[in-house]
Amino acid sequence: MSSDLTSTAADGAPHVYGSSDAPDELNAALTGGEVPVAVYGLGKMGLPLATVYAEVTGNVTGVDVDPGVVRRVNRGGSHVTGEPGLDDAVGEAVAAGALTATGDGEAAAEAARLHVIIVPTLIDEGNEPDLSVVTEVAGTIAAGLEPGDMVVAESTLPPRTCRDTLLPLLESEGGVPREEFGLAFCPERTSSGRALEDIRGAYPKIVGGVDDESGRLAELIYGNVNSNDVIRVSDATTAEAVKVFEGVYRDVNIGLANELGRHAGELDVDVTEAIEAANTQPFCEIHRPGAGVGGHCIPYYPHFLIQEFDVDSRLMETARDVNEAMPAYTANAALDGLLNEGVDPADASVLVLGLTYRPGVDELRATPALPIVEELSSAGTDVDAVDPVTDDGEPFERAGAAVRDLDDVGDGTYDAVVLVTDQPAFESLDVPALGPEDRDLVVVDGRQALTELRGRDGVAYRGVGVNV
Ligand SMILES: NC(=O)C1=CN([C@@H]2O[C@H](COP(=O)(O)OP(=O)(O)OC[C@H]3O[C@@H](n4cnc5c(N)ncnc54)[C@H](O)[C@@H]3O)[C@@H](O)[C@H]2O)C=CC1
Ligand SMILES: CC(=O)N[C@@H]1[C@@H](OP(=O)(O)OP(=O)(O)OC[C@H]2O[C@@H](n3ccc(=O)[nH]c3=O)[C@H](O)[C@@H]2O)O[C@H](C(=O)O)[C@@H](O)[C@@H]1O
Repeated sequence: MSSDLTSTAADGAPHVYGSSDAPDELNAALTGGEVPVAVYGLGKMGLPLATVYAEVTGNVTGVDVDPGVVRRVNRGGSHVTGEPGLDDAVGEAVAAGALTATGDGEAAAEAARLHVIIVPTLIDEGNEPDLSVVTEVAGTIAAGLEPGDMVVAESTLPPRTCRDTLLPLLESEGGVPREEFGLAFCPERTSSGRALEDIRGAYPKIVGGVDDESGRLAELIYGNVNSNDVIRVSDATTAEAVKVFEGVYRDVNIGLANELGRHAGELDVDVTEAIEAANTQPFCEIHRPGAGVGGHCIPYYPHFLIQEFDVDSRLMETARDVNEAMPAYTANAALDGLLNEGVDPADASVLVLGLTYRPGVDELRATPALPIVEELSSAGTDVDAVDPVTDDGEPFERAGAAVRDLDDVGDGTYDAVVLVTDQPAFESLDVPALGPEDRDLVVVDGRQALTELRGRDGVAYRGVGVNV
């Protein structure tokens, strides 16, 4: 039994779930600002998402537990760096009164009729999915849930979470029968550095509802938010699987690339050259070997299946093992290189270039740079570390490194340089000039970014996937 058609919630906002208003009327209500929206989580993905929702609906309250984030947004600014256009877009949305931010999630939930969840979904030390933040936010939403409301989860979730966890939680804590509110999973398929472009419509939007009406509503909502196609799949669990499959495909593919890359020495070929050539026909898309797989997405998503389901997942597990071994492999390429140059690692000084998990994104979760620093430090080397993209050097200092400014390392002298993350700012660095006078500088190129140094006088080049 769905809620009444054009009935309204206590605050006068139109019901959306179960409304038998024609789609055009619902679209008009949504884009006319009659449906208050709350977006929970204003991080790398949440702030761009809230901003695009504000552009479309004109009536968005962003919720974040970080008071600094709330203050910054309400001043019309973005704390998220490296997102072209985001600062201006946030400023315009706030100036237009289309976007405000608050730390009071319950008040926002009371006022909203469309609730969007985009908070972190991480894994714990045992690699178990950690849904504590998502369930906390669902509890907050439940406190303000009304018949006719719609809840959309955009945070990446283990398949079945909407059906088996969020739906019963919202119903029991919200006191609203599940037949009277909607819940859909509509994954965020966005890369940092191009978030606005992606959210606005770089790719089709996947949506899946816990019931038919939720799926219908999600399709209508994202028909307004995303200029690309909206692909409605059978249900929320299918949509959750789509997102996790995308990430698992990438992790397994990178695992293959890394395993192939480790053949470079014995094959005596540049494996990345072979991969690029192999990829010139449409049935091959081998990814790139590298120093490791970081971020809170690709290394985490396989565990949303491995840990959550009983089915044999040895391929996903093996790919995880291969990728998790790459930081040690990279560090050992440096240690081995030093020994080749007659340098005892315990007497060596090593410069690590790049600490964030990938270029341009200030995110350290699962970064391969940390285990690389740990491995080098435990071999007794003096480690300097530099990355202009992040100012959070504390984890690397705890691991034994001295975190330096890029300007300071230019005239340093090192026995080895290890490039882990190829920040654009490193373009200006004359790496060979960092070496000692009386022997070759060991260069370990973790991202095939320094291949021009291969064969250079004064440089002992070791490229992951290139010649090691
Ligand atoms: N970062 C990425 O490239 C992508 C991330 N995703 C997914 O999006 C989700 C969010 O990821 P990010 O935005 O990168 O995370 P983030 O760590 O950049 O931001 C999370 C934000 O949520 C806030 N927060 C934490 N607890 C909260 C609570 N109880 N209520 C309200 N706000 C709270 C934090 O203060 C922070 O501002 C994750 O599920 C992730 O898997 C999906 C696609 C791309
Ligand atoms: C399937 C897919 O491409 N997912 C994207 C991914 O973005 P993310 O920011 O995690 O970056 P990424 O390019 O996957 O890199 C992750 C890690 O893997 C490494 N990496 C990446 C590609 C590669 O060929 N080799 C490699 O070693 C990177 O250095 C990085 O440490 O995960 C995002 C997410 O879901 O959070 C997703 O929205 C993005 O579209």
